[in-house]
Amino acid sequence: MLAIQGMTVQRGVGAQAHKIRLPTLSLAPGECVAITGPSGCGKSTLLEAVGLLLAPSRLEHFQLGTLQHDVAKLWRTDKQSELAKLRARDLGFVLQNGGLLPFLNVADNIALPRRLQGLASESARTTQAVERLGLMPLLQKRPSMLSIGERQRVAFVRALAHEPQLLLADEPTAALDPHSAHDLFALFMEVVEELQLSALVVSHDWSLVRTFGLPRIDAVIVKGETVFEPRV
Ligand SMILES: Nc1ncnc2c1ncn2[C@@H]1O[C@H](COP(=O)(O)OP(=O)(O)OP(=O)(O)O)[C@@H](O)[C@H]1O
Repeated sequence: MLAIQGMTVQRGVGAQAHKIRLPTLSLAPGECVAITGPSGCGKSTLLEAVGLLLAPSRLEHFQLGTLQHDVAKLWRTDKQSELAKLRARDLGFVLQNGGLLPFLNVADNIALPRRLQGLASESARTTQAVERLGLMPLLQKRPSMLSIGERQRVAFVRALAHEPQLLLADEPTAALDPHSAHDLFALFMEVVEELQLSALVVSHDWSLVRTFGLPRIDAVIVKGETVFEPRV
């Protein structure tokens, strides 16, 4: 589960500053919400802020899983190692560019989050996801040898490998053809449901958002600041 209240982050400084006020979020286990909105309005920034990659300028409440972390205090006191621990254990990222480590092959990229947690390299879930997404023939290849769409699929399996509390996905299907995009989204939703994770997905693909019936929060710019409004 994820609960956030009163969180603001800022991009840029001075006259260039752009304030992004995050929505009040309350995601139950197994719940996935789509973040939509025009380019440059702050959707990726929202994921970075929720993903503890960007210091908030304001934060009232942040809860991940059953524990309440005083994330505001961790940022205030610059406890980077504590923040890194939370990220590694509780969060799974599917970044726009894949974010795979170039010097590791696909199998080792997928195994990394589990190894960092002291878990076995593989799980039934990762093996099944690798098979479902047609990644078996790619396991020994380095990311530089993969297409962008293949990298996105690998990044998705890596993000779920350690079964985090929260999946954060930035345009996870952007580089995929419609059929592959549907398959990946379907698997995404299954994993969220089965493992009772929470998920935030930035997506421009309205037809997928509609097909899978995701609740939607839309980013809009009001008086130079980004705010988020729930849509039906
Ligand atoms: N590292 C950064 N430093 C300063 N400003 C940034 C940085 N990254 C993004 N921005 C600015 O913050 C604002 C929000 O960017 P962000 O990438 O979150 O938008 P987005 O809605 O995800 O866009 P897109 O749909 O095009 O990916 C933009 O004005 C952008 O120029």
